[in-house]
Amino acid sequence: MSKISKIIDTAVKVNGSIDKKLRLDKTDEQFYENHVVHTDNDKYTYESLTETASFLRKQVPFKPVIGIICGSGMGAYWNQGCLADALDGKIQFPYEVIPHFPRSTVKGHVGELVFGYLTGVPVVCMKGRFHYYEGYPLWKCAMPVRVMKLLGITHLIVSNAAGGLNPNFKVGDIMLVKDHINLMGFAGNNPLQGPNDDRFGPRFPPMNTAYSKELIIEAKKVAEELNMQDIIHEGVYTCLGGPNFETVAELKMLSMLGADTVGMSTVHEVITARHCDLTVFAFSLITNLCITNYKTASNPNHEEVIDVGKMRESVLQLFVQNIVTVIAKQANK
Ligand SMILES: O=P(O)(O)O[C@H]1O[C@H](CO)[C@@H](O)[C@H]1O
Ligand code: HPA
Repeated sequence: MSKISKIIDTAVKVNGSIDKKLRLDKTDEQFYENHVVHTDNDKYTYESLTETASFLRKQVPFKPVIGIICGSGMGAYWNQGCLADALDGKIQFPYEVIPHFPRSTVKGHVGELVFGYLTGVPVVCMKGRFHYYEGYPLWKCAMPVRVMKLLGITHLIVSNAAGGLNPNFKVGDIMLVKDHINLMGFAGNNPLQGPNDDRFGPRFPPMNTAYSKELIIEAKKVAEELNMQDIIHEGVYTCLGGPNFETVAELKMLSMLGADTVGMSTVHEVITARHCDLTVFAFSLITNLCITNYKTASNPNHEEVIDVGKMRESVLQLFVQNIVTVIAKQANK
């Protein structure tokens, strides 16, 4: 007896005659289609993502070892100045030419997957990412992570722009992410929802070691070498669905929960990356301070997020280049 028939049998015992009719009328597949709640992510199968990876592999003569997600804080939204633009021997793929890839919808932003060398290390950069507020489900926002895994990366560097909740943070500071709060997950929304393919990872992956402690230590050393120690912090990131910025009451609540920065990305990418056993390093660029009192009349806005990203462009590029060098050295040990 197949698994599905067993489920039907159990359902019959619990629910009596209504499900009995199902058992008589439906094949396993029909039952699955009609009665198992799923999220459509079963259309992005291991096989279809392998197709995406082979399309890219055929056109790129080297294997990337590190994936880098460049968000709003890393120049994804302006043309030159993104870390991805600084790669040597660049090969660029606009998202719309890549089979099965989502399309970038953020205004003025051409999303691209860019392959190349950073300080001699082969990497692949996402210039721009997919957000839940663009209308994509979380598994779709995070699917490029699986494609990069299939291409051979072992490490993922994730950058984001975020609001600073921790009162010690200043605009332009950098927070190394040591943990996250998956708020959307609390509400039952998770990129790993739906059928699990063990070839990517286990059904129930742990998340208590999501962010590499070793790389955080190394990043602090890099920050000292670059004389950036005064702007570096360590803390907890949380992601909301967006696109609106938060209310005062929401921010007060997030602060009580232990969040140090707030954004609209990263968490689902990191969950997907850890599911397929990638080593993760992530950081937030503090682009604005969260407003946690009713007296402040100013409003957060995307323009200031972009401006602070531009202001920190060269520092962040240097920082990431050095982290890449450290990872490559560790890998060659
Ligand atoms: O997380 P990234 O993509 O860096 O960008 C952050 O900045 C945008 C809001 O200004 C949102 O997309 C938020 O998530
Ligand atoms: N809130 C949510 N997302 C953000 C913020 C913020 O204050 N700043 C940049 N991205």
